[in-house]
Amino acid sequence: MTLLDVRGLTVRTADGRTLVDDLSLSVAPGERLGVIGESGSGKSLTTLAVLGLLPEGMTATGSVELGGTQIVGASEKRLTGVRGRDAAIVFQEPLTALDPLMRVGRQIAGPLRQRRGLTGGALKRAVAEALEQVRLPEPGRIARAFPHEISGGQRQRVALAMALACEPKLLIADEPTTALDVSVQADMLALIDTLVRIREMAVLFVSHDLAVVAKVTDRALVMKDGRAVEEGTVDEIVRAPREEYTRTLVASARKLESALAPRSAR
Ligand SMILES: Nc1ncnc2c1ncn2[C@@H]1O[C@H](COP(=O)(O)OP(=O)(O)OP(=O)(O)O)[C@@H](O)[C@H]1O
Repeated sequence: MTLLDVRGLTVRTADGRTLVDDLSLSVAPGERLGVIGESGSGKSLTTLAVLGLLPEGMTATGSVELGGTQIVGASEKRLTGVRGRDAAIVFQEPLTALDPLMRVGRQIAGPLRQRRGLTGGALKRAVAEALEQVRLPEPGRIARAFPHEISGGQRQRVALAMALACEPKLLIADEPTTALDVSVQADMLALIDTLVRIREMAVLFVSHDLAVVAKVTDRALVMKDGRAVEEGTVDEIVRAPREEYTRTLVASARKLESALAPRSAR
């Protein structure tokens, strides 16, 4: 059975430009797929199309089946039922998901109340648990804070807690560590890795960085100019890239690794 089945997805702008072109991919329950490609290759639009969240004026054609629901052409009501339950997303910039004027605890309480029907003391406990789970210190203080009162790394953990609150079957992570300080990137990746493993969730992990994708997923799809150019295990892609473009990605990841190696050895 497939959890996410994308067939011939094409995303166009109102003036007819094709930004994602005939893309197909699938993710089985519990499976992890990485999507890599340079900036502008259509990775983010693909993830937005999966949740029916494309920007105003853009249209999707083809088929996106998520947990058995056809997303392309679905009503907003239908989409609300799917978002959070079947798939939830963590964006590159945590403030995208957070309301700057609402305390963190209330923001996490929202999906917990809606999806799991929790209220009162049970809701309060669930909020604290959600914050503890993403290893935030002093969950009580964080719950009372506004997003600007906590660090960027802590905000991304809060965004992750919100995405996980409804226990989705698929976690979509779109460059979740790119906006973070290098020092906290590895911790965030390890946290995602652990939490999805415990919950047996599937992951669609988007990054321009092959080295980052390799830390979280076993299989990857390479995108260029809105198209899938190659797909395989991360191992195959690194050892024997078939396409010239993939070779360039692998070479630049290697260059970065070797540039960093002497420093990490210090
Ligand atoms: N709202 C929009 N209106 C018009 N064009 C857009 C819009 N959003 C994205 N695009 C264009 O669509 C193409 C794909 O963008 P997308 O954000 O999916 O790329 P990406 O691979 O995720 O890149 P990045 O890593 O920089 O986010 C790019 O050429 C981008 O300029």
